[in-house]
Amino acid sequence: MIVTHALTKRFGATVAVDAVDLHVREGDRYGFLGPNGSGKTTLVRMLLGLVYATSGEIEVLGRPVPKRVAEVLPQVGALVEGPGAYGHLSGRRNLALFDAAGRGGGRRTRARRIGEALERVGLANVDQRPVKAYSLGMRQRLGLAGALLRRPRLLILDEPTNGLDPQGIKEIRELLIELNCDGTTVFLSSHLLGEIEQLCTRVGIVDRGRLVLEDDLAALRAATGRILLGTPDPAAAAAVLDGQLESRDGERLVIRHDDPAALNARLVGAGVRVRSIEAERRTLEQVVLEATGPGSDRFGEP
Ligand SMILES: Nc1ncnc2c1ncn2[C@@H]1O[C@H](COP(=O)(O)OP(=O)(O)OP(=O)(O)O)[C@@H](O)[C@H]1O
Repeated sequence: MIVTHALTKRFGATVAVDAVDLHVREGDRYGFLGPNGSGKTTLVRMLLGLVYATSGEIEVLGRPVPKRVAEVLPQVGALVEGPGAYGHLSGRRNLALFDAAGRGGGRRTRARRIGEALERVGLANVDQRPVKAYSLGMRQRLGLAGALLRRPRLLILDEPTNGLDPQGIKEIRELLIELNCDGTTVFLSSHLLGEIEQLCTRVGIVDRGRLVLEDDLAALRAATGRILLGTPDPAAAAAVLDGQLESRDGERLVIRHDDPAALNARLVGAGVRVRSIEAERRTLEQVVLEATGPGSDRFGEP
């Protein structure tokens, strides 16, 4: 859906995007994760033909960008730099103006399309209110409604939850998952680890313009080969585990083992009460820290 090869953008001496090879597949919910200033917005703008690359190649929906961007854009919904809207007009009127700029049908078709988009983002009941009375979350959803008007195959969103409260973030997340389940590929940039971890199936980590890692989240979060055990009988458990115990903190034990079910059976068989047992997995934060090294504490700042 999106492929870039050695994509680079320089602003004078600043290398904003540095030889990035991106692979976004159909059906992905792809999180492009990096701290502020790491080049996310610049890359997103290049994907949409809004900024020209210094060097490298871009393909979106199988076509080269910017050369054939005019064929690509009708199939792409985009939200870049926050939603722009006229405050004195209603949400519906704003969408109508936005829709009028594109091709596609008579008055009735357009009205239906706008209605469906408002419905989809949960604004159908407030669509007559002027946008200046909208909360930031509602404005962001209106921006998304604009991106959805053409039933895009691909959504490209730059920091779509910027400035939203936890409820607003949750609503956007649920909406994006729903759209993805209906077949839309989602590519979004974010500097928030937690957001990517909860929403995405695939992640690209960018640091100072370079893509330092790209993989499926499930693969990155593979089991570590350790098991976390909670038990009210830690001493008895330690005796059974003989040599496999890695650490012990009160009633919580870390054990070198990769099969929680087998370990559970052994402990219970030996009369050890098991309160909780699970395979340990790396968090996305650990993955990021390993991939970026020192300086990556800039990740996850609000
Ligand atoms: N038009 C421009 N002219 C000069 N430098 C620019 C321009 N746009 C971006 N930059 C620089 O390129 C680098 C990457 O910026 P970019 O906005 O792409 O990062 P970002 O990851 O999107 O950050 P943020 O989340 O803060 O928007 C920064 O050092 C920025 O100062």
